[in-house]
Amino acid sequence: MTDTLALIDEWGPEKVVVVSHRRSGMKGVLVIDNTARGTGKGGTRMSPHVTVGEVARLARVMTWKWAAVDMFHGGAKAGIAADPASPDKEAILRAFVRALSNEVPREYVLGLDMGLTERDAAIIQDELGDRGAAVGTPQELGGVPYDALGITGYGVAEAADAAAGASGFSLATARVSIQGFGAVGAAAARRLAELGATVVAVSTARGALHDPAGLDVERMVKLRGTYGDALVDEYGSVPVCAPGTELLVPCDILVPAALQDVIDADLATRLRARLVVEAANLPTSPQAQRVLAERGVGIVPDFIANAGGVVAAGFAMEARYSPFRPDPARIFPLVSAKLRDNTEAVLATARTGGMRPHEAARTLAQDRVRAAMRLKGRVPLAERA
Ligand SMILES: NC(=O)c1ccc[n+]([C@@H]2O[C@H](COP(=O)([O-])OP(=O)(O)OC[C@H]3O[C@@H](n4cnc5c(N)ncnc54)[C@H](O)[C@@H]3O)[C@@H](O)[C@H]2O)c1
Repeated sequence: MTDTLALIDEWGPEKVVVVSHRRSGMKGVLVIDNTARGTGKGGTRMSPHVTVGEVARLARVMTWKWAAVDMFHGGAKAGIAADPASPDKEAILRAFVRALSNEVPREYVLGLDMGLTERDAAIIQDELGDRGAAVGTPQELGGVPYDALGITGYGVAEAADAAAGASGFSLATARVSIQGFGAVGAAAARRLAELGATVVAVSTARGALHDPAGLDVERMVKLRGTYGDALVDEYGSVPVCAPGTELLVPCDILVPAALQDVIDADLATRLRARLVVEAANLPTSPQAQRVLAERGVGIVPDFIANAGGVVAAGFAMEARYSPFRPDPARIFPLVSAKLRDNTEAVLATARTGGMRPHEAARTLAQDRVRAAMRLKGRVPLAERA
């Protein structure tokens, strides 16, 4: 059992609201972590196992994510302890947002996370009679379909290009290996190829493809549309290897875009890439990060490289009350500019401060949040001088 007061440290949470509704059986929690830089924003998850502690941890991650991409929202997250497959899902969701009508949308705006769909975002807007209550709505209601547009993967490629430049090589001569050819991996492959890179290996849960001369990205994207993960079996011109092979092929850039915890200290000693760009969340253990740093292998941390979705969410936040349909073409230049700037800033901070990039990213985010807290007088009087 989490003692909610024990969650509080120098950053937050500022507010924890636990709600329940006897008739629908709804139980849920909203955690607003830190709003020094803006309104609380972070997805809403529905899972039978949601806990206050888990939601608080995710809200904190959002505080750092917004600050790391230098966008003006605060960290927050909400969780509903229910089965998303329940026939009562709509009633539970409606009861949850009704119970939070004091906070939504002035202090928190709902968004999509595990267990919630675009249709649920539409129900949330309906329940509160406010278009501003949620982002992630279907396109018919003016929403922005991040995954279909491949925004996160596009951002990963932009971050990779910036990091390659900072490390003294160009994508035009770079060989790339990508673990995972899903929404993020496929979109990253496409943009990396567009920027001149040669994609030499990819994988799905079914297996890996490796061709030192380069794989045909457009063909793989088309096959993925028809066969999903079995695209590797259908590709044809090279044999299918065991999944995991892609992590060890000779390449310049490795993009883990599937799962967390795939690169441990042992694997880190054997990687043959000179740069790792983390598209998945937490793919590299802290010990592996240390080994990579010792070996001179660069790394772009997850919450810098995969922040394209966060930038798109920021765009969707701005579009909530507009009568005009959001133009997805406007998002890509924003993602490119933000991710390139942040990648360069983090790598420069790491270099000058003698830190690893993950430490540098956290330091940058914390400095930005601390500055906002000071300016707003949100620090103890003794620290104000
Ligand atoms: N979608 C987003 O906008 C977004 C944003 C930030 C972070 N992420 C993270 O990026 C990762 C990928 O997300 P996604 O939306 O592309 O998911 P997805 O489900 O669309 O694709 C996942 C891909 O990984 C492959 N895979 C699974 N296990 C594998 C294994 N053992 N070896 C090789 N490949 C394997 C799957 O076959 C699939 O191709 C996840 O960790 C996710 O949390 C996604």
